[in-house]
Amino acid sequence: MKPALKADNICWSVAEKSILSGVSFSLTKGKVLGLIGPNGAGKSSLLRCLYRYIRPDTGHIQLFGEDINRMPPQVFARQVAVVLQDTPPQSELSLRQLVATGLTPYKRLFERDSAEDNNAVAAALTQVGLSSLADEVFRHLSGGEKQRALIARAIVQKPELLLLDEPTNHLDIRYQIQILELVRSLGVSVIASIHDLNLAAAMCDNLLLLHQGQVVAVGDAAEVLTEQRLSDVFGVCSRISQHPQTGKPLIQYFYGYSPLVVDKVEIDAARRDSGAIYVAK
Ligand SMILES: Nc1ncnc2c1ncn2[C@@H]1O[C@H](COP(=O)(O)OP(=O)(O)OP(=O)(O)O)[C@@H](O)[C@H]1O
Repeated sequence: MKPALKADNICWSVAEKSILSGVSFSLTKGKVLGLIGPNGAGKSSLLRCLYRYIRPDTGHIQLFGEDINRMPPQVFARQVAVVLQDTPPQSELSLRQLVATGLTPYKRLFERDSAEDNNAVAAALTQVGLSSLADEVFRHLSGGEKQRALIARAIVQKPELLLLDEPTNHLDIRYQIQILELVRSLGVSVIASIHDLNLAAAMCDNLLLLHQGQVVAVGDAAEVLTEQRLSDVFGVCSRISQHPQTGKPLIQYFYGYSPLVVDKVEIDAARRDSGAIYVAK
């Protein structure tokens, strides 16, 4: 079976500064891939390549075997939904109207929404827990409500591939979990950049770790998240155990020192005496 998405040797530079370099990976249909990495690693840039906002200097991206840059815009828009960190420009649209814009790729010019369309919008609003706010003006919603509204818009778009740039950014912990569970339950292929590594480990089938524009590791959470990598890439010292429910990696961070200047003996001592705070030498 062809992968849902295949990226091959993606490179992108700006003013001779390399932002993405030799990025290759593939996504199996129906799976959730978490994009992780420190600030500035290139996560948003990679997503922008995937939704055709930027065109890489080299490399190929295929959606179900088809080069995305050869796909007509409407075909691409039906297959790929995008939820970004920045909400759309301020508008006077109601929440219901904003969610209905997800149907645009299926509409002819000036075609009106059908009863079926209205039902799809209402169902999506229920799925994200916003039915009671359907007639509110979108720009009056809180950051978290806006984020959930944008996910509802993506749901009505019925995409094959859902791309999310920090979808949990504005959400409280309940909605972080709920929205990612919802995204998983849609059964579509998903790529989401996520900063919270424990959340990414718990909610994604696979993780892709980017650092300085390059893929450092890709695979399941246990393969990708090692104490050494978290030290090398994020510059933090941690202890990784198993989540009691999911069996996925569960990271505990140590505070107050840099792993670069603490020697091995002290890190081991920290492990024996968890909860103690160690200060950089
Ligand atoms: N259009 C651009 N022009 C110049 N530099 C850019 C451009 N887009 C991204 N960059 C640079 O590329 C690097 C990667 O940025 P990107 O936003 O992709 O990282 P990120 O991993 O999403 O970061 P964060 O976690 O902070 O959101 C950064 O150094 C950024 O300044």
